[in-house]
Amino acid sequence: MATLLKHSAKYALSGRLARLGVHSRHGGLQCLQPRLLPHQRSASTSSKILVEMDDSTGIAVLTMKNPPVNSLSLDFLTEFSISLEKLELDRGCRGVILTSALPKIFSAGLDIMEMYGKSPEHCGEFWKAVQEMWLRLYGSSMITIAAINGSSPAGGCLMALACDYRIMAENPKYSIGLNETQLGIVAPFWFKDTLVNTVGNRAAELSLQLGLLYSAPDALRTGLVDLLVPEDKVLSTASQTMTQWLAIPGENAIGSNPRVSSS
Ligand SMILES: CCCCCCC/C=C/C(=O)SCCNC(=O)CCNC(=O)[C@H](O)C(C)(C)COP(=O)(O)OP(=O)(O)OC[C@H]1O[C@@H](n2cnc3c(N)ncnc32)[C@H](O)[C@@H]1OP(=O)(O)O
Repeated sequence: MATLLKHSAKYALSGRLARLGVHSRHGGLQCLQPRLLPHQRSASTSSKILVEMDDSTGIAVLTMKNPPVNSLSLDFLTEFSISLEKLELDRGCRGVILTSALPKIFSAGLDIMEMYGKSPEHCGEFWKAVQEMWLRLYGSSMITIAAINGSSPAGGCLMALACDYRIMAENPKYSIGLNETQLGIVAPFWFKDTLVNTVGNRAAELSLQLGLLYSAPDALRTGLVDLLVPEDKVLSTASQTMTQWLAIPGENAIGSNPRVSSS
């Protein structure tokens, strides 16, 4: 199922990219992004996302800045997917660190106001944008690391789960989890599958049925995150970890991932 999910994500994206007339880095095709000389840094910003690319390392930091809580509104999700697509098409970019500009919050998950009193058409568009975000992150051919510098319930947790590695601030006040059940919502199957792939069946059952939000130490114990570090070290540790992953020869860090590998 994990392999199927990842392949579905990649397939859906490759179809979309093909319609745009562009190709992925691994398809050996054209790069539409302007190339910077080595050691140059570039920054691009939309109103809700800041992307800082370091061409000397191939690492981009994608910072969410949608106050007050980085809720995933339609506008935010659209900007997010466009930013990630641009990085995906940039051959110089090999790794993306996802983090938040807001104190204490990584992301509050789906913007509740997008789901309340809206037309079926709007809800359809919104839901498509949620899926697109997940497809882009989970199906990315770059290494993705979530630098979780605050609380991350529900859809915020899904974003982190869609990354290859999760580093969280060790502040016990911060929580993370798929708590949809507590909100009277059933988490969609692909939320569930992404959690199962990370923490295993039994932990996922308990987590989803009870709608658990884990403190940072409990999230580490349960395997929801991979590493806890002091709050002021989250981003630097993510950069160091990314450098280690990118030092793995060829594309083996991606190729050896059971989410991708069919063997
Ligand atoms: C179309 C089909 C849909 C199926 C959906 C299935 C899956 C659903 C996934 C989801 O992600 S649903 C959303 C779940 N998220 C939450 O329930 C998070 C709720 N928020 C919190 O727990 C807390 O706000 C926080 C993130 C821990 C932050 O706490 P803090 O004390 O720092 O701030 P608050 O005072 O609570 O909030 C500030 C401000 O932000 C507004 N807000 C908070 N969360 C959301 C949100 N998810 N969407 C929109 N707005 C949000 C909150 O109302 C406050 O607004 P104001 O009162 O200041 O106007």
